[in-house]
Amino acid sequence: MKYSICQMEVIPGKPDANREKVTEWLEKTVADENPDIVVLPEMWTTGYTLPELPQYADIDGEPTSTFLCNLAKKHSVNIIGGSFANKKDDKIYNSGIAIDRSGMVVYRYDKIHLVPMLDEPTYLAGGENHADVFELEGVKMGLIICYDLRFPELMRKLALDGAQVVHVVAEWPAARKEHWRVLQQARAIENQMFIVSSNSTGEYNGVQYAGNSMVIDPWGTIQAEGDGVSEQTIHSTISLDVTKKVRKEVPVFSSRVPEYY
Ligand SMILES: NC(=O)CCC(=O)C(=O)O
Repeated sequence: MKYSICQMEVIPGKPDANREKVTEWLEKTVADENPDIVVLPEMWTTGYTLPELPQYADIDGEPTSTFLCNLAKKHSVNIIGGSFANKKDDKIYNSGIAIDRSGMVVYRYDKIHLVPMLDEPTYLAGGENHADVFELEGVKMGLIICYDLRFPELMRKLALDGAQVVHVVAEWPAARKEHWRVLQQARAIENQMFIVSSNSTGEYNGVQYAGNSMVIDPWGTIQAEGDGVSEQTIHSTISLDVTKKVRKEVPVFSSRVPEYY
């Protein structure tokens, strides 16, 4: 499966301009690379313009969901649509979405863990949903959002449910870049799965974002990585045979003794 990751510099508080940017990016990426799956970062329609989100947020997933479905269908490409601010019943959620190449939504997820360091709990509501696996191209996958990465029990749940790839969509600050890199490698190694992440770059309100979007294999090897400063596209092809090989060599799942912990 061939991935193209959008390491995007989000234009703060300009959803239409960001959707236009994604339209142009996808057109070029599909023409140049013809990927099977593309990945967008967290909160890519607005950035972390939290106090202004009541003005900029989608309502019940629109218009961003339909926008992404149309793009997926037009280009026949699977889209891990990052996340966007989304108003539902007067609360605003940080909502992720995955869409298949026919333009059907296969997964929606509201970020469960809100990040205190960016003041998210003041402005957003935490998702009251279960993180589940979904399928694209016949492969079981997961999608988590940024701060969720710090909760290993969430990723383990997805692994136990059969996920072979987990996507991490993020606006992770450069101040904690080493946590971003090491935690992704740890999650890949302990769960023997691929991690594919899209992080934004650029700066807003005094926060610099880390970039360093990554593709990590189930052995923990970094297959591809963006730099820490520029908007760019990261391409990488993953082979799921690696998962079988790693799980045979180090049979973590059959060694678990969950009744003791
Ligand atoms: N957008 C986020 O969830 C950032 C998470 C973060 O800054 C951290 O975990 O550190």
